[in-house]
Amino acid sequence: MMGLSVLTAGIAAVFMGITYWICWCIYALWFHPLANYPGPKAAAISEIWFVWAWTTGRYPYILEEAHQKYGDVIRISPNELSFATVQAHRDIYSTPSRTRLPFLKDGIFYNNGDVTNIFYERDPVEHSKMRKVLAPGFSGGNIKKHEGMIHQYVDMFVRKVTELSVKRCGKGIDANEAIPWLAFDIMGELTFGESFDAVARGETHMWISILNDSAYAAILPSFVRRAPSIVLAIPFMLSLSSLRNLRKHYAYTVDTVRRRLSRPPSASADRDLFAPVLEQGSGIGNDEKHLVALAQAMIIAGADTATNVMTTALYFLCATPGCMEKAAAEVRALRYDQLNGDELSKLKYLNAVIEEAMRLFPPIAFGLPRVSPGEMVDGHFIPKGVRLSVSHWVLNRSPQIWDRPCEFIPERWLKNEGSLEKSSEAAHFPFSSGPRTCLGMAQAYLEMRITLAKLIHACDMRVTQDPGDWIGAAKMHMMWKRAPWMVHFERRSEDDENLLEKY
Ligand code: HEM
Repeated sequence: MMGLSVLTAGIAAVFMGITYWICWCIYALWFHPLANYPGPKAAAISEIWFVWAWTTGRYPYILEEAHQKYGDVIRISPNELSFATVQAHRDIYSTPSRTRLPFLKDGIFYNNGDVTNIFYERDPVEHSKMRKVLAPGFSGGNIKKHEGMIHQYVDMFVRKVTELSVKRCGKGIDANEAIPWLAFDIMGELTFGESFDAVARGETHMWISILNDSAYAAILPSFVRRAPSIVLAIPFMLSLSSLRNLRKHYAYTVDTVRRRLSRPPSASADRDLFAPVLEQGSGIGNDEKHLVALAQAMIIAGADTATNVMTTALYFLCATPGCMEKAAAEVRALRYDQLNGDELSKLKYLNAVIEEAMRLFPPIAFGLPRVSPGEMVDGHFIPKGVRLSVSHWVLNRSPQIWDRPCEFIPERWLKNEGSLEKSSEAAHFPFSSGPRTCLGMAQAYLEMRITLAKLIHACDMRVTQDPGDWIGAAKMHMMWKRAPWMVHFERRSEDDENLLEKY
Protein backbone atom coordinates (compact mmCIF):
# COMPACT_ATOMS: atom_id res chain seq x y z
CA MET A 1 0.00 0.00 0.00
CA MET A 2 2.82 2.29 1.10
CA GLY A 3 4.78 1.36 -2.06
CA LEU A 4 1.79 2.22 -4.22
CA SER A 5 1.37 5.67 -2.72
CA VAL A 6 5.08 6.45 -3.20
CA LEU A 7 4.78 5.32 -6.81
CA THR A 8 1.64 7.41 -7.29
CA ALA A 9 3.33 10.44 -5.75
CA GLY A 10 6.33 9.87 -8.03
CA ILE A 11 4.16 9.66 -11.14
CA ALA A 12 2.22 12.73 -10.05
CA ALA A 13 5.48 14.65 -9.51
CA VAL A 14 6.79 13.68 -12.95
CA PHE A 15 3.44 14.59 -14.51
CA MET A 16 3.43 17.95 -12.76
CA GLY A 17 7.03 18.54 -13.80
CA ILE A 18 6.23 17.82 -17.45
CA THR A 19 3.09 19.95 -17.31
CA TYR A 20 5.04 22.81 -15.76
CA TRP A 21 7.73 22.48 -18.44
CA ILE A 22 5.16 22.47 -21.26
CA CYS A 23 3.40 25.51 -19.78
CA TRP A 24 6.75 27.29 -19.39
CA CYS A 25 7.69 26.55 -23.02
CA ILE A 26 4.33 27.87 -24.24
CA TYR A 27 4.80 31.01 -22.16
CA ALA A 28 8.46 31.48 -23.18
CA LEU A 29 7.74 31.00 -26.88
CA TRP A 30 4.49 32.94 -27.24
CA PHE A 31 3.73 35.14 -24.23
CA HIS A 32 7.08 36.20 -22.69
CA PRO A 33 7.95 39.91 -23.25
CA LEU A 34 10.81 38.74 -25.49
CA ALA A 35 8.66 36.21 -27.38
CA ASN A 36 8.74 38.26 -30.59
CA TYR A 37 12.52 38.31 -30.83
CA PRO A 38 13.97 35.67 -33.15
CA GLY A 39 16.70 33.25 -32.18
CA PRO A 40 17.30 29.56 -31.61
CA LYS A 41 14.14 28.03 -30.09
CA ALA A 42 16.26 26.16 -27.54
CA ALA A 43 17.58 29.49 -26.30
CA ALA A 44 14.07 30.88 -25.84
CA ILE A 45 12.98 28.08 -23.54
CA SER A 46 16.08 27.37 -21.48
CA GLU A 47 19.57 28.46 -20.52
CA ILE A 48 20.96 25.24 -21.93
CA TRP A 49 21.61 26.69 -25.39
CA PHE A 50 23.72 29.51 -23.97
CA VAL A 51 25.67 27.22 -21.64
CA TRP A 52 26.17 24.66 -24.39
CA ALA A 53 27.46 27.37 -26.76
CA TRP A 54 29.99 28.51 -24.14
CA THR A 55 31.19 25.08 -23.18
CA THR A 56 32.01 24.22 -26.80
CA GLY A 57 34.62 26.99 -26.76
CA ARG A 58 32.99 28.27 -29.96
CA TYR A 59 30.60 30.82 -28.47
CA PRO A 60 31.76 33.82 -30.58
CA TYR A 61 31.37 31.82 -33.80
CA ILE A 62 28.04 30.29 -32.76
CA LEU A 63 26.68 33.72 -31.84
CA GLU A 64 27.91 35.15 -35.14
CA GLU A 65 26.12 32.39 -37.05
CA ALA A 66 22.96 32.95 -35.01
CA HIS A 67 23.03 36.67 -35.87
CA GLN A 68 23.59 35.86 -39.54
CA LYS A 69 20.58 33.57 -39.45
CA TYR A 70 18.16 35.54 -37.27
CA GLY A 71 19.18 39.21 -37.60
CA ASP A 72 20.61 42.08 -35.56
CA VAL A 73 18.61 41.50 -32.39
CA ILE A 74 18.30 37.92 -31.19
CA ARG A 75 17.19 36.09 -28.08
CA ILE A 76 20.05 34.03 -26.66
CA SER A 77 18.41 32.84 -23.45
CA PRO A 78 14.88 33.18 -22.11
CA ASN A 79 15.49 36.62 -20.63
CA GLU A 80 18.42 37.81 -22.72
CA LEU A 81 19.05 39.57 -26.02
CA SER A 82 22.15 39.99 -28.12
CA PHE A 83 22.38 43.06 -30.35
CA ALA A 84 24.70 43.49 -33.33
CA THR A 85 24.45 47.19 -34.07
CA VAL A 86 26.59 50.22 -33.31
CA GLN A 87 23.61 52.16 -31.99
CA ALA A 88 22.83 49.38 -29.53
CA HIS A 89 26.42 49.53 -28.26
CA ARG A 90 26.08 53.26 -27.72
CA ASP A 91 22.71 52.87 -26.01
CA ILE A 92 23.81 50.09 -23.66
CA TYR A 93 27.37 51.01 -22.69
CA SER A 94 27.61 54.82 -22.95
CA THR A 95 27.57 57.11 -19.95
CA PRO A 96 23.96 57.58 -18.79
CA SER A 97 22.45 61.03 -19.04
CA ARG A 98 19.77 62.85 -17.10
CA THR A 99 17.23 61.46 -19.51
CA ARG A 100 18.64 57.95 -19.78
CA LEU A 101 18.94 55.43 -16.99
CA PRO A 102 22.17 53.41 -16.65
CA PHE A 103 22.46 49.84 -17.89
CA LEU A 104 24.25 48.24 -14.93
CA LYS A 105 26.47 45.18 -15.04
CA ASP A 106 24.54 41.94 -14.81
CA GLY A 107 24.79 40.07 -11.52
CA ILE A 108 24.82 36.62 -13.07
CA PHE A 109 28.08 37.17 -14.88
CA TYR A 110 29.69 39.84 -12.70
CA ASN A 111 29.54 38.16 -9.35
CA ASN A 112 32.48 37.27 -7.17
CA GLY A 113 30.57 36.55 -3.97
CA ASP A 114 31.49 39.01 -1.23
CA VAL A 115 34.87 39.81 -2.79
CA THR A 116 34.02 42.63 -5.11
CA ASN A 117 36.42 44.87 -7.05
CA ILE A 118 36.50 47.31 -9.95
CA PHE A 119 35.66 44.58 -12.47
CA TYR A 120 32.78 42.99 -10.54
CA GLU A 121 31.22 45.92 -8.68
CA ARG A 122 27.75 46.64 -10.05
CA ASP A 123 26.74 49.57 -7.87
CA PRO A 124 27.74 52.74 -9.76
CA VAL A 125 28.56 54.69 -6.59
CA GLU A 126 30.83 51.97 -5.19
CA HIS A 127 32.38 51.42 -8.60
CA SER A 128 33.13 55.09 -8.99
CA LYS A 129 34.95 55.11 -5.60
CA MET A 130 37.09 52.19 -6.72
CA ARG A 131 37.85 53.78 -10.05
CA LYS A 132 38.95 57.00 -8.34
CA VAL A 133 41.37 55.07 -6.15
CA LEU A 134 42.88 53.11 -9.03
CA ALA A 135 42.89 55.90 -11.62
CA PRO A 136 46.14 57.60 -10.47
CA GLY A 137 48.02 54.39 -11.23
CA PHE A 138 46.81 54.65 -14.84
CA SER A 139 47.43 58.38 -15.24
CA GLY A 140 49.57 59.61 -18.12
CA GLY A 141 52.34 60.55 -15.67
CA ASN A 142 52.41 57.16 -14.00
CA ILE A 143 52.32 55.34 -17.33
CA LYS A 144 55.35 57.35 -18.42
CA LYS A 145 57.14 56.07 -15.34
CA HIS A 146 56.38 52.50 -16.45
CA GLU A 147 57.79 53.03 -19.91
CA GLY A 148 61.39 52.29 -18.94
CA MET A 149 60.35 49.00 -17.39
CA ILE A 150 58.39 48.06 -20.54
CA HIS A 151 61.44 48.78 -22.72
CA GLN A 152 63.61 46.58 -20.50
CA TYR A 153 61.24 43.64 -20.86
CA VAL A 154 60.69 44.13 -24.57
CA ASP A 155 64.44 44.32 -25.24
CA MET A 156 64.97 41.20 -23.19
CA PHE A 157 62.13 39.55 -25.10
CA VAL A 158 63.61 40.43 -28.48
CA ARG A 159 66.92 38.95 -27.40
CA LYS A 160 65.28 35.85 -26.00
CA VAL A 161 63.14 35.01 -29.03
CA THR A 162 66.02 35.55 -31.42
CA GLU A 163 68.36 33.42 -29.29
CA LEU A 164 65.77 30.67 -28.97
CA SER A 165 65.14 30.82 -32.70
CA VAL A 166 68.84 30.17 -33.31
CA LYS A 167 68.78 27.26 -30.85
CA ARG A 168 65.77 25.79 -32.59
CA CYS A 169 67.75 25.75 -35.86
CA GLY A 170 65.06 27.39 -37.95
CA LYS A 171 62.16 25.29 -36.66
CA GLY A 172 60.72 28.37 -35.00
CA ILE A 173 59.19 28.97 -31.60
CA ASP A 174 55.53 29.02 -30.73
CA ALA A 175 54.67 32.72 -30.70
CA ASN A 176 51.42 31.90 -28.93
CA GLU A 177 53.41 30.65 -26.02
CA ALA A 178 56.17 33.26 -26.11
CA ILE A 179 54.20 36.50 -26.32
CA PRO A 180 52.41 35.87 -23.01
CA TRP A 181 55.85 35.64 -21.33
CA LEU A 182 56.28 39.30 -22.08
CA ALA A 183 52.76 40.53 -21.40
CA PHE A 184 52.47 38.66 -18.09
CA ASP A 185 55.93 39.71 -16.90
CA ILE A 186 54.98 43.33 -17.51
CA MET A 187 51.61 42.96 -15.77
CA GLY A 188 53.30 41.09 -12.91
CA GLU A 189 55.59 44.08 -12.42
CA LEU A 190 52.69 46.50 -12.63
CA THR A 191 50.41 44.56 -10.33
CA PHE A 192 52.60 42.73 -7.84
CA GLY A 193 55.75 44.76 -8.28
CA GLU A 194 57.44 41.53 -9.37
CA SER A 195 57.66 39.69 -12.62
CA PHE A 196 57.02 36.03 -13.44
CA ASP A 197 60.53 35.89 -14.94
CA ALA A 198 59.07 34.10 -17.94
CA VAL A 199 61.03 36.14 -20.50
CA ALA A 200 64.32 35.70 -18.67
CA ARG A 201 63.77 31.96 -18.42
CA GLY A 202 62.27 31.65 -21.87
CA GLU A 203 59.53 29.44 -20.54
CA THR A 204 55.93 29.72 -19.47
CA HIS A 205 55.38 30.25 -15.76
CA MET A 206 53.06 27.82 -13.97
CA TRP A 207 50.66 30.71 -13.13
CA ILE A 208 50.25 31.48 -16.83
CA SER A 209 50.06 27.90 -18.04
CA ILE A 210 47.12 27.08 -15.76
CA LEU A 211 45.36 30.38 -16.29
CA ASN A 212 43.02 29.10 -18.99
CA ASP A 213 41.80 26.32 -16.73
CA SER A 214 41.44 28.72 -13.88
CA ALA A 215 39.45 31.27 -15.92
CA TYR A 216 37.17 28.53 -17.24
CA ALA A 217 36.53 27.24 -13.72
CA ALA A 218 35.74 30.78 -12.63
CA ILE A 219 32.97 31.13 -15.23
CA LEU A 220 31.13 27.96 -14.18
CA PRO A 221 29.34 29.48 -11.17
CA SER A 222 27.69 31.93 -13.56
CA PHE A 223 26.19 28.99 -15.45
CA VAL A 224 24.78 27.67 -12.18
CA ARG A 225 23.35 31.10 -11.38
CA ARG A 226 21.61 30.97 -14.77
CA ALA A 227 20.10 27.55 -14.13
CA PRO A 228 20.77 25.93 -10.74
CA SER A 229 20.21 22.43 -12.18
CA ILE A 230 23.43 22.90 -14.19
CA VAL A 231 25.26 22.17 -10.95
CA LEU A 232 24.65 18.48 -11.74
CA ALA A 233 26.65 18.84 -14.96
CA ILE A 234 29.62 20.64 -13.39
CA PRO A 235 31.58 17.43 -12.66
CA PHE A 236 31.45 16.73 -16.42
CA MET A 237 32.54 20.24 -17.32
CA LEU A 238 35.45 20.52 -14.92
CA SER A 239 38.23 17.99 -14.54
CA LEU A 240 39.90 17.31 -11.21
CA SER A 241 43.13 18.70 -12.59
CA SER A 242 41.34 21.97 -13.43
CA LEU A 243 40.16 22.18 -9.83
CA ARG A 244 43.67 21.52 -8.56
CA ASN A 245 44.97 24.19 -10.93
CA LEU A 246 42.41 26.65 -9.63
CA ARG A 247 43.69 26.08 -6.08
CA LYS A 248 47.34 26.25 -7.16
CA HIS A 249 46.67 29.46 -9.00
CA TYR A 250 45.00 31.04 -6.02
CA ALA A 251 47.76 29.91 -3.64
CA TYR A 252 50.46 31.42 -5.85
CA THR A 253 48.57 34.72 -6.07
CA VAL A 254 48.20 34.81 -2.28
CA ASP A 255 51.95 34.26 -1.80
CA THR A 256 52.82 36.96 -4.30
CA VAL A 257 50.42 39.46 -2.79
CA ARG A 258 51.90 38.74 0.65
CA ARG A 259 55.39 39.37 -0.69
CA ARG A 260 54.16 42.63 -2.19
CA LEU A 261 52.57 43.68 1.09
CA SER A 262 55.75 42.96 2.99
CA ARG A 263 57.77 45.34 0.83
CA PRO A 264 58.18 48.94 2.00
CA PRO A 265 55.88 51.29 0.06
CA SER A 266 58.68 53.28 -1.54
CA ALA A 267 60.15 50.21 -3.21
CA SER A 268 57.50 50.06 -5.87
CA ALA A 269 55.38 53.15 -5.46
CA ASP A 270 55.83 54.41 -9.01
CA ARG A 271 55.76 51.04 -10.58
CA ASP A 272 52.82 49.02 -9.49
CA LEU A 273 49.10 49.57 -9.50
CA PHE A 274 48.68 48.37 -5.96
CA ALA A 275 50.40 51.39 -4.49
CA PRO A 276 47.37 53.73 -4.64
CA VAL A 277 45.06 50.96 -3.40
CA LEU A 278 47.26 50.35 -0.39
CA GLU A 279 47.62 54.04 0.33
CA GLN A 280 43.98 55.07 0.03
CA GLY A 281 42.08 51.88 -0.46
CA SER A 282 40.26 51.56 2.83
CA GLY A 283 36.58 51.25 2.02
CA ILE A 284 37.19 49.60 -1.34
CA GLY A 285 38.65 46.42 0.09
CA ASN A 286 42.37 46.46 0.77
CA ASP A 287 42.38 43.35 2.92
CA GLU A 288 44.22 40.32 1.64
CA LYS A 289 41.36 38.49 -0.06
CA HIS A 290 40.29 41.62 -1.94
CA LEU A 291 43.84 42.34 -3.01
CA VAL A 292 44.30 38.78 -4.22
CA ALA A 293 41.11 38.94 -6.28
CA LEU A 294 42.09 42.34 -7.67
CA ALA A 295 45.60 41.18 -8.58
CA GLN A 296 44.30 38.11 -10.34
CA ALA A 297 41.68 40.03 -12.29
CA MET A 298 44.04 42.88 -13.12
CA ILE A 299 46.76 40.62 -14.52
CA ILE A 300 44.31 38.72 -16.67
CA ALA A 301 42.60 41.92 -17.85
CA GLY A 302 45.91 43.53 -18.72
CA ALA A 303 48.06 40.70 -19.97
CA ASP A 304 45.73 38.32 -21.75
CA THR A 305 44.13 41.14 -23.74
CA ALA A 306 47.42 42.68 -24.87
CA THR A 307 48.81 39.21 -25.66
CA ASN A 308 45.89 38.59 -27.97
CA VAL A 309 46.28 41.81 -29.87
CA MET A 310 50.05 41.50 -30.28
CA THR A 311 49.85 37.88 -31.41
CA THR A 312 47.04 38.63 -33.84
CA ALA A 313 48.88 41.63 -35.26
CA LEU A 314 52.06 39.62 -35.82
CA TYR A 315 50.11 36.71 -37.26
CA PHE A 316 48.42 38.86 -39.87
CA LEU A 317 51.56 40.82 -40.65
CA CYS A 318 53.40 37.57 -41.34
CA ALA A 319 50.46 36.28 -43.37
CA THR A 320 50.24 39.50 -45.43
CA PRO A 321 53.75 40.41 -46.64
CA GLY A 322 52.55 43.66 -48.21
CA CYS A 323 51.34 44.86 -44.80
CA MET A 324 54.55 43.71 -43.09
CA GLU A 325 56.58 45.67 -45.65
CA LYS A 326 54.64 48.85 -44.93
CA ALA A 327 54.89 48.40 -41.17
CA ALA A 328 58.61 47.63 -41.40
CA ALA A 329 59.29 50.63 -43.64
CA GLU A 330 57.58 52.93 -41.15
CA VAL A 331 59.17 51.50 -38.02
CA ARG A 332 62.63 51.05 -39.50
CA ALA A 333 62.70 54.68 -40.60
CA LEU A 334 63.39 55.36 -36.92
CA ARG A 335 66.43 54.18 -34.97
CA TYR A 336 65.82 51.41 -32.43
CA ASP A 337 66.48 53.82 -29.57
CA GLN A 338 63.88 56.22 -30.99
CA LEU A 339 61.09 53.68 -30.57
CA ASN A 340 59.52 55.32 -27.56
CA GLY A 341 55.88 55.89 -26.64
CA ASP A 342 55.72 59.44 -27.97
CA GLU A 343 57.27 58.62 -31.34
CA LEU A 344 55.30 55.40 -31.78
CA SER A 345 51.98 57.10 -31.12
CA LYS A 346 52.63 59.07 -34.33
CA LEU A 347 53.23 56.02 -36.56
CA LYS A 348 50.06 55.77 -38.62
CA TYR A 349 50.54 52.34 -40.10
CA LEU A 350 51.65 50.68 -36.85
CA ASN A 351 48.61 52.08 -35.08
CA ALA A 352 46.35 51.01 -37.92
CA VAL A 353 47.73 47.47 -37.58
CA ILE A 354 46.87 47.48 -33.86
CA GLU A 355 43.31 48.72 -34.48
CA GLU A 356 42.82 46.17 -37.22
CA ALA A 357 44.10 43.34 -35.02
CA MET A 358 41.69 44.38 -32.26
CA ARG A 359 38.86 44.54 -34.76
CA LEU A 360 39.48 41.22 -36.42
CA PHE A 361 40.22 39.23 -33.31
CA PRO A 362 38.88 41.11 -30.28
CA PRO A 363 40.47 39.89 -27.05
CA ILE A 364 37.10 40.07 -25.28
CA ALA A 365 34.99 38.28 -27.81
CA PHE A 366 31.72 37.84 -25.96
CA GLY A 367 29.09 40.45 -25.17
CA LEU A 368 29.62 42.11 -21.79
CA PRO A 369 26.22 41.61 -20.18
CA ARG A 370 24.20 44.50 -18.80
CA VAL A 371 20.67 44.73 -17.40
CA SER A 372 18.01 46.93 -18.95
CA PRO A 373 16.58 49.58 -16.63
CA GLY A 374 13.50 49.70 -18.91
CA GLU A 375 14.87 51.82 -21.77
CA MET A 376 15.00 52.04 -25.54
CA VAL A 377 17.88 50.27 -27.28
CA ASP A 378 18.33 50.96 -30.98
CA GLY A 379 14.63 51.62 -31.39
CA HIS A 380 13.41 48.69 -29.25
CA PHE A 381 11.87 49.18 -25.83
CA ILE A 382 13.63 46.63 -23.62
CA PRO A 383 11.71 45.83 -20.42
CA LYS A 384 13.39 46.30 -17.06
CA GLY A 385 15.46 43.31 -15.96
CA VAL A 386 16.21 41.91 -19.42
CA ARG A 387 19.88 40.98 -19.84
CA LEU A 388 21.48 42.35 -22.99
CA SER A 389 24.83 42.74 -24.65
CA VAL A 390 26.70 43.51 -27.86
CA SER A 391 29.46 41.10 -28.82
CA HIS A 392 32.55 42.82 -30.23
CA TRP A 393 33.27 39.69 -32.23
CA VAL A 394 29.91 39.86 -34.00
CA LEU A 395 29.95 43.64 -34.41
CA ASN A 396 33.48 43.69 -35.80
CA ARG A 397 32.66 41.05 -38.40
CA SER A 398 29.41 42.52 -39.58
CA PRO A 399 29.31 43.15 -43.34
CA GLN A 400 26.75 45.88 -42.68
CA ILE A 401 29.43 47.84 -40.86
CA TRP A 402 32.73 46.83 -42.44
CA ASP A 403 33.83 46.23 -46.01
CA ARG A 404 35.42 42.78 -46.35
CA PRO A 405 35.07 42.28 -42.60
CA CYS A 406 37.03 39.04 -42.35
CA GLU A 407 40.12 40.43 -44.10
CA PHE A 408 43.10 42.08 -42.46
CA ILE A 409 43.20 45.55 -44.01
CA PRO A 410 45.03 48.06 -41.79
CA GLU A 411 44.52 50.67 -44.53
CA ARG A 412 40.86 50.95 -43.50
CA TRP A 413 42.10 52.94 -40.50
CA LEU A 414 44.17 55.39 -42.52
CA LYS A 415 42.10 58.45 -43.04
CA ASN A 416 42.64 60.21 -46.36
CA GLU A 417 44.38 57.17 -47.77
CA GLY A 418 41.53 55.27 -49.32
CA SER A 419 39.77 54.43 -46.07
CA LEU A 420 37.68 51.35 -46.77
CA GLU A 421 35.25 51.08 -43.95
CA LYS A 422 31.68 52.20 -44.37
CA SER A 423 30.98 53.41 -40.88
CA SER A 424 34.35 54.69 -39.64
CA GLU A 425 36.01 54.01 -36.33
CA ALA A 426 32.85 55.11 -34.54
CA ALA A 427 31.89 51.44 -34.83
CA HIS A 428 34.93 50.20 -32.95
CA PHE A 429 34.81 49.69 -29.17
CA PRO A 430 37.69 47.38 -28.20
CA PHE A 431 37.96 48.98 -24.76
CA SER A 432 34.18 49.28 -24.33
CA SER A 433 32.83 52.76 -23.54
CA GLY A 434 31.11 54.83 -20.88
CA PRO A 435 31.65 54.51 -17.14
CA ARG A 436 33.09 50.99 -17.39
CA THR A 437 35.50 51.75 -20.19
CA CYS A 438 38.93 50.14 -19.84
CA LEU A 439 41.14 51.91 -17.35
CA GLY A 440 44.30 50.41 -18.83
CA MET A 441 43.80 51.59 -22.41
CA ALA A 442 46.78 53.97 -22.53
CA GLN A 443 48.97 51.41 -20.80
CA ALA A 444 47.89 48.77 -23.32
CA TYR A 445 48.60 50.96 -26.34
CA LEU A 446 52.03 51.84 -24.99
CA GLU A 447 52.98 48.22 -24.44
CA MET A 448 51.56 47.00 -27.76
CA ARG A 449 53.24 49.76 -29.76
CA ILE A 450 56.65 49.26 -28.16
CA THR A 451 56.55 45.47 -28.49
CA LEU A 452 55.39 45.37 -32.09
CA ALA A 453 57.69 48.18 -33.19
CA LYS A 454 60.78 46.70 -31.54
CA LEU A 455 60.10 43.19 -32.83
CA ILE A 456 59.52 44.48 -36.36
CA HIS A 457 62.59 46.72 -36.15
CA ALA A 458 64.92 44.10 -34.77
CA CYS A 459 63.75 40.93 -36.49
CA ASP A 460 62.69 39.43 -39.75
CA MET A 461 59.96 36.93 -38.96
CA ARG A 462 59.33 33.73 -40.87
CA VAL A 463 56.49 31.31 -40.23
CA THR A 464 57.99 27.82 -40.14
CA GLN A 465 54.87 25.63 -40.17
CA ASP A 466 51.56 26.08 -41.90
CA PRO A 467 49.25 27.19 -39.06
CA GLY A 468 46.16 25.99 -40.96
CA ASP A 469 42.94 27.80 -40.10
CA TRP A 470 44.52 29.42 -37.05
CA ILE A 471 41.75 31.95 -36.47
CA GLY A 472 38.89 29.57 -37.19
CA ALA A 473 40.32 26.89 -34.89
CA ALA A 474 40.70 29.17 -31.86
CA LYS A 475 38.62 28.33 -28.81
CA MET A 476 37.26 30.70 -26.23
CA HIS A 477 36.40 29.79 -22.66
CA MET A 478 36.54 33.33 -21.25
CA MET A 479 40.06 33.62 -22.66
CA TRP A 480 41.19 32.62 -26.12
CA LYS A 481 43.13 29.42 -26.61
CA ARG A 482 44.87 29.20 -29.94
CA ALA A 483 46.75 26.53 -31.79
CA PRO A 484 50.57 26.75 -31.93
CA TRP A 485 51.94 29.24 -34.39
CA MET A 486 55.62 28.62 -35.12
CA VAL A 487 57.79 31.59 -36.04
CA HIS A 488 61.50 32.01 -36.60
CA PHE A 489 62.74 35.41 -35.35
CA GLU A 490 65.86 36.35 -37.30
CA ARG A 491 67.83 39.20 -35.73
CA ARG A 492 68.66 41.97 -38.20
CA SER A 493 72.34 42.75 -37.58
CA GLU A 494 72.22 46.53 -37.32
CA ASP A 495 70.11 46.27 -34.20
CA ASP A 496 72.53 44.11 -32.23
CA GLU A 497 74.52 46.93 -30.80
CA ASN A 498 71.51 48.85 -29.58
CA LEU A 499 69.92 45.82 -28.00
CA LEU A 500 73.05 44.65 -26.24
CA GLU A 501 73.73 48.15 -24.97
CA LYS A 502 70.75 47.81 -22.69
CA TYR A 503 72.28 44.99 -20.67
C1 HEM B 1 44.32 45.48 -25.70
C2 HEM B 1 44.22 45.49 -24.40
C3 HEM B 1 42.94 45.66 -23.64
C4 HEM B 1 41.65 45.55 -24.03
C5 HEM B 1 41.12 45.23 -25.42
C6 HEM B 1 40.82 45.81 -22.88
C7 HEM B 1 39.43 45.81 -22.89
C8 HEM B 1 38.65 46.09 -21.79
C9 HEM B 1 37.21 46.09 -21.79
C10 HEM B 1 36.34 45.74 -23.00
C11 HEM B 1 36.79 46.42 -20.55
C12 HEM B 1 35.35 46.51 -20.05
C13 HEM B 1 35.04 45.25 -19.28
C14 HEM B 1 33.62 45.15 -18.77
O1 HEM B 1 32.78 46.01 -19.03
O2 HEM B 1 33.37 44.17 -18.05
C15 HEM B 1 37.96 46.64 -19.75
C16 HEM B 1 37.94 47.01 -18.42
C17 HEM B 1 39.08 47.19 -17.67
N1 HEM B 1 40.38 47.04 -18.08
FE1 HEM B 1 41.00 46.65 -19.95
N2 HEM B 1 41.63 46.06 -21.81
C18 HEM B 1 42.93 46.00 -22.22
C19 HEM B 1 44.05 46.19 -21.47
C20 HEM B 1 44.06 46.51 -20.14
C21 HEM B 1 45.24 46.73 -19.34
C22 HEM B 1 46.69 46.66 -19.88
C23 HEM B 1 44.83 46.98 -18.08
C24 HEM B 1 45.64 47.24 -16.85
C25 HEM B 1 46.88 47.59 -16.84
C26 HEM B 1 43.37 46.98 -18.08
C27 HEM B 1 42.58 47.24 -16.99
C28 HEM B 1 41.20 47.31 -17.01
C29 HEM B 1 40.40 47.68 -15.86
C30 HEM B 1 40.91 48.05 -14.48
C31 HEM B 1 39.06 47.60 -16.27
C32 HEM B 1 37.82 47.86 -15.43
C33 HEM B 1 37.32 49.27 -15.66
C34 HEM B 1 36.07 49.60 -14.87
O3 HEM B 1 35.16 48.77 -14.75
O4 HEM B 1 36.00 50.74 -14.38
N3 HEM B 1 42.95 46.68 -19.35
N4 HEM B 1 39.09 46.44 -20.53
